Amino acid sequence: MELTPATAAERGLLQTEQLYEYILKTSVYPREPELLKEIRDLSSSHPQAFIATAPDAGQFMAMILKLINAKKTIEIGVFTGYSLLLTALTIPDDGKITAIDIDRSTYDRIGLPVVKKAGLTHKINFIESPALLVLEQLLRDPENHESFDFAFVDADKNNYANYHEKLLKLLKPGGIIMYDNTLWGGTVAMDEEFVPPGRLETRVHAMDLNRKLAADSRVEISQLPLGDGLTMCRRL
Ligand SMILES: C[S@@+](CC[C@H](N)C(=O)[O-])C[C@H]1O[C@@H](n2cnc3c(N)ncnc32)[C@H](O)[C@@H]1O
Ligand SMILES: O=c1cc(-c2ccc(O)cc2)oc2c(O)c(O)ccc12
Repeated sequence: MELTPATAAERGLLQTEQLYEYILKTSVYPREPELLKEIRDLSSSHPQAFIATAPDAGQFMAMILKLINAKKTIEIGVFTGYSLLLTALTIPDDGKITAIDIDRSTYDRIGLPVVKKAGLTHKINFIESPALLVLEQLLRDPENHESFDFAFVDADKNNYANYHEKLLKLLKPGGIIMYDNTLWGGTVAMDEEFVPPGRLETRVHAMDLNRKLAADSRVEISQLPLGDGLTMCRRL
C-alpha cells in the first residue's frame, strides 16, 4: 500500500488546519506527558511519522482508559510506541498490555528507550507477529476469554473486521475497543472520483467496517472526529 502523508487538516478532519492546530496547542500539547512528547519528537524524523497515533486521539484514549479502570489491554499496531507508552503511563502498576506488531524494529529503536527510561517495561508484553495469529492463540486459552478491559486497533486496515470478531471474544462485557482511522482522511464521505488513488483501497475497508459496526448489536458505538477518526465500541 502506498503511504501518502496527509496535511494536518486532512488528519484532523476539521474545517481548517488552523482549527486543528488550535485544538492541539490549546488543549492537547499543554497536557501531554513529557515522555510522550519525547516519543513524538523522536518519531517526527521518521519518514512515516504521519502514521503515528494523533495526540488528540491519544488524549481521549487515556481518558477512557482511566474511566473504565483498564488493567488488561491489547494493542494492535505499535510503530514507534506513542499509543503504547500512553497506555503504559495510564494503567495501574500491575496492569498488562499485550502489544502486537508485525515488525518491532521501529519500536526497539525509538520507543523502547523511552519506555525503559520511564520504568514501564514490566507492563508490556510485546509480541512480534501478524496480529490475527496472536488473537487466535490467545483464544485457544479459555482463561483469556472475556478477560481484557480494552483494545486499541491501529494496524492493517483490511483486517479490522477480522480483529473485531476475535476481540469481542477476548473482551469483558463493558470492555472497550477503539479503532483508529475510521474516517480515513475524510475519504469515506467523498465521491470516489475525488479520492486520491493511494487511498481508494483502504477507504473501502474503512467504509465496510463503519457499516458493520453500525449494524453490530453486540456493541454500542461512538464515532469521533479525533485524529483520523476514532470509533469506540463498548461490548454489551
Ligand atoms: C499506524 S501504525 C501504529 C501507530 C501506533 N499506534 C502509534 O501510536 O504510533 C501501524 C502499525 O501496524 C503494524 N502492522 C501492520 N500490519 C500488521 C499486522 N498484520 N499485524 C500486526 N501489526 C501490523 C505496522 O508494522 C505498523 O507499525
Ligand atoms: O497512511 C497510513 C497508512 C497506515 C497503514 C498502512 C498499512 C498498514 O499495514 C498499517 C498502517 O496507517 C495510517 C495511520 O494509522 C494513520 O493514522 C494515518 C495514515 C496511515
